[in-house]
Amino acid sequence: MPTKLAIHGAAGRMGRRVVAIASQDSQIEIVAALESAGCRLLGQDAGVVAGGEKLGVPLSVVGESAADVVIDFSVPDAGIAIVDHCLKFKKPLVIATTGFESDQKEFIAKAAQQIPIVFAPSMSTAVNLVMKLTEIAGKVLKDYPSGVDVEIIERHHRFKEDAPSGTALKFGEIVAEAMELTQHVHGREGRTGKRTPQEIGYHAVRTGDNPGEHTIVFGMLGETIELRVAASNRDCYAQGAILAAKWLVGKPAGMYGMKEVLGL
Ligand SMILES: NC(=O)C1=CN([C@@H]2O[C@H](COP(=O)(O)OP(=O)(O)OC[C@H]3O[C@@H](n4cnc5c(N)ncnc54)[C@H](O)[C@@H]3O)[C@@H](O)[C@H]2O)C=CC1
Ligand SMILES: O=C(O)C1=N[C@H](C(=O)O)C[C@H](O)C1
Repeated sequence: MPTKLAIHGAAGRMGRRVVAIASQDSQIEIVAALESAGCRLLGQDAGVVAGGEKLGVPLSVVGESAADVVIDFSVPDAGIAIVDHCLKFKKPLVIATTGFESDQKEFIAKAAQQIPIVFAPSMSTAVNLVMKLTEIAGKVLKDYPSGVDVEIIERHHRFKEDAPSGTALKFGEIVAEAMELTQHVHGREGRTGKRTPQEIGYHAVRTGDNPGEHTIVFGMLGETIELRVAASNRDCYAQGAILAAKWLVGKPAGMYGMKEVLGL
């Protein structure tokens, strides 16, 4: 039996790619394509909106559905609303949306005591592998004699609404833990004084249609390491979210990441 999937934020840049890829997957049946009450495409066929064939699934607002699992690529407030919905109907949920406030993250963590949730700022296999490499690099370089300056540079399209990216923040968490660093510095301007060894620097570049690029710089005296991962389109995220959705069905309540989904 195919996994019955609902996609929340289905008319967005990511939602459309999830619809397009899931509709070609014999293990998936799209049963709901959910959008905001203000979406001007409500009622239109989700497959057609995604640039493909008619699926017989109209874009609709959230309501009861036959879904086995939900994928969310929307905005933080809508993400919280879909968590509420999944709690009510006991549905597994893949949260790919970024930019949540800390109280919203706490709410998601509490919800995961009742339903299974995959919550990850990047669904990409390549990005999650580079997270693993970053952890290794951080641990190896922690006590490097000349000191190591870590800076995280992310580049995204001009439409992105949160900065730094959820992925950059996750890279920062990994570095902070591996290297026991405590200061997070977002951009620099003016007479900032010398860089302190405790800093992790973040730089968010917004240009054109860039689907996402992250570079973790480990700068020593005499040599530099850069770990860079770049998407050429959004399909890596859509494919990862679909993989996570299939993996999540039947799992016990809990908070999972792509680390668990990918077995990293
Ligand atoms: N975890 C990952 O791998 C990735 C995460 N993202 C994140 O996913 C989110 C969406 O990204 P995009 O698709 O580029 O944005 P987008 O703006 O193109 O799409 C968001 C969609 O959510 C819809 N929406 C807004 N309010 C809603 C509501 N109340 N109910 C249902 N739908 C609602 C919008 O109408 C829109 O269609 C962002 O937070 C982004 O950072 C994006 C790419 C990869
Ligand atoms: O908004 C995007 O596009 C992306 N957002 C995610 C993030 O904030 O990390 C993931 C990816 O980089 C694309």
